[in-house]
Amino acid sequence: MMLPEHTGLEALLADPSGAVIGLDYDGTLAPIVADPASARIHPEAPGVLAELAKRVGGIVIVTGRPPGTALALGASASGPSLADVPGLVILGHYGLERWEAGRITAPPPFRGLEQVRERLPIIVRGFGGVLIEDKGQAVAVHTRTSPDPEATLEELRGPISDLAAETGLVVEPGRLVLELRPAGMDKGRALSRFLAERRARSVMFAGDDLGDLAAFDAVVAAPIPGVRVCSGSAEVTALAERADIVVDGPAGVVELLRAITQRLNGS
Ligand SMILES: O=P(O)(O)OC[C@H]1O[C@H](O[C@H]2O[C@H](CO)[C@@H](O)[C@H](O)[C@H]2O)[C@H](O)[C@@H](O)[C@@H]1O
Repeated sequence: MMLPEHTGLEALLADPSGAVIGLDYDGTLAPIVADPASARIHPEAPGVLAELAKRVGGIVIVTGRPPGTALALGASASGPSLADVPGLVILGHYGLERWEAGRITAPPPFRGLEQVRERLPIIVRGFGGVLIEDKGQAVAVHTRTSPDPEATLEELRGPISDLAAETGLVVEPGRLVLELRPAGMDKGRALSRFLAERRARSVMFAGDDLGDLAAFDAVVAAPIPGVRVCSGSAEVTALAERADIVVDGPAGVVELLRAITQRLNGS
């Protein structure tokens, strides 16, 4: 792949030890599938990330998933796993939980979630094919496997917003999903803090979904060169409109990361 021309990318390539590479998980490192529990990482991603990690200042996955789930889905029996990527940090639950060097740090679960667990099954009753994903610090309602995913999502939006208001949670919309999660953290704040912590001199962030827009904002707001990469899909177009580089889904992200690694290795 020919690397696209972009000033943020050029800054990253010129000074890789100061670069932070931020990546979303679902839709960016892993292809979208019907069952969230089966969203395995692109098979070549861990190997490419392991090579890239040797050259850059830091690699961070910023995801709505719990870090433990991202690690499990990023495991491979035949090659490197996500956990093998040197120095990798995973900021899960939009930055609420952190995995690093084999340890997870997490706040206690928000109390309003108990009520959500009781009420959600009642709200979705009657909507065929809807899936509730309990993630510990958040609960997501998926409509991808319902007969009319878009219409079901729209019908559920009001009742789920009401439940969020009653329980002190916020609604995080995504690709055929509405998630109830605690307020106060988002991918933008998580990424900004990580950039400050690492004293980053450049940043790249790749994402595919609405929750990644906050990280795009953080790239723009950071006082360092940055590049926003969209893992393109027909499902969400808002990111492509704001991206500096658009690639073709997780395979395109892996291709871009590989091309960056090759350039840094002079190969
Ligand atoms: O921040 P991310 O890593 O992108 O996580 C966002 C949500 O991703 C997952 O749902 C999405 O991927 C599923 C598997 O491909 C797909 O079935 C679903 O339709 C997508 O919305 C995950 O299940 C959620 O918990 C994450 O919040």
